[in-house]
Amino acid sequence: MANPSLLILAGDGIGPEVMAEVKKIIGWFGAKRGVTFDVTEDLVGGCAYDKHGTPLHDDTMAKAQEVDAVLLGAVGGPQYDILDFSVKPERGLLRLRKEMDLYSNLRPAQCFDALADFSSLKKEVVAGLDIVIVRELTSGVYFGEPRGIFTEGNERVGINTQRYTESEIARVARSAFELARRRNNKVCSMEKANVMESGILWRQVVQEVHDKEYPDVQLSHMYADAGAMQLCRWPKQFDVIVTDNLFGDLLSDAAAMLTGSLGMLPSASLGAPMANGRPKALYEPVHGSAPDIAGQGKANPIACILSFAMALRYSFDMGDDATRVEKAVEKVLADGVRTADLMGPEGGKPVSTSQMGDAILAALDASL
Ligand SMILES: NC(=O)C1=CN([C@@H]2O[C@H](COP(=O)(O)OP(=O)(O)OC[C@H]3O[C@@H](n4cnc5c(N)ncnc54)[C@H](O)[C@@H]3O)[C@@H](O)[C@H]2O)C=CC1
Ligand SMILES: CC(C)CC(=O)C(=O)O
Ligand SMILES: [Mg+2]
Repeated sequence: MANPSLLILAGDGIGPEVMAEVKKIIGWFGAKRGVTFDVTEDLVGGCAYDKHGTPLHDDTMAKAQEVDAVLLGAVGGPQYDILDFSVKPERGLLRLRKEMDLYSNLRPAQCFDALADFSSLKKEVVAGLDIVIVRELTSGVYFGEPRGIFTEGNERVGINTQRYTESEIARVARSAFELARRRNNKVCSMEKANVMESGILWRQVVQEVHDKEYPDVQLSHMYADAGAMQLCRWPKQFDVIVTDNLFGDLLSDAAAMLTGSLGMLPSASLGAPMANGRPKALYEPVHGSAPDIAGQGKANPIACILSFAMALRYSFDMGDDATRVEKAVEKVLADGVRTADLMGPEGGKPVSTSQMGDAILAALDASL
């Protein structure tokens, strides 16, 4: 059987720094577990623009469609602020999501015991937290037409359009219900049905899919602004949250702080099954390119490493090995190994990005 194939798009800023640690772990699986991945690397984002004048070359897009899974670091940076909107680094990532049709973005927020004291929320609020935000990723206001900056009379007007079809809502709702059935069987759907027609449709369709196909799953609805408040007040009331593209982007960054740092949150973006039965898939940390710390060896690689663990689970049916990686991260944190983003006001000596990766490798070795 052919080796599983991966396309690595490390991207910009801290993307290549955190991805270097994932590459070590991929190498570890070849050396110690006899699982060799066929890895191809390419450019996305600002670095692709620098080389090709576009944030995603057509050849790279074609490769992404062919491989079993894509691993992405991060894109963007202030040096690209002056570029025309159509070639900004972020457009490369959005094109990947859209053309691979990765409609279901799983963003787990799990608070490791060792970090329960570190969150900006009280320990009892976050200890043991384990929730997943399922964010719709290929539609909504990030893609709707019309869009643009136009002139009306003697002033400019910026327009984006929130647009959802019922089939787009139904398919992401199904993925949330399926996930809930494998967890604690609870879904909370978040929208703004009180002020947006797209929110009214969202609520109706989620309820219909539930009633027809998933009546066994406990479903609730919440306005997304109240949901943001409840995420901070008592996040453990949730199991799976399903929401649209924009609200999911905001709520997942907020959820990151329940876990201690944005550097901790992984994600899986999944689409329909391919001919080999694996879903179309891209795995990336929730964070961005962190220009404020890029190039300094300070970035926390855990979000990117946990994204690779999600690839093992969702693309390669290697759930035990995914758990092995997650346990290695847990062990390292329990041993007190911390990158700078995980240091409290009391200080201490943070480890570098590569030292964190090495500590996780050592924990993996110890797991054999
Ligand atoms: N998926 C992607 O590639 C994303 C790209 N971006 C892009 O990244 C650039 C910077 O955006 P920001 O709003 O600053 O968001 P960001 O997520 O890059 O950074 C926000 C804050 O979190 C910190 N941070 C993020 N990841 C970290 C890590 N692994 N370890 C330690 N600290 C970490 C940063 O230092 C910064 O203080 C922009 O160009 C933005 O468009 C933003 C979000 C997602
Ligand atoms: C295209 C990305 C920069 C948008 C974002 O913040 C995200 O998907 O988390
Ligand atoms: Mg975001």
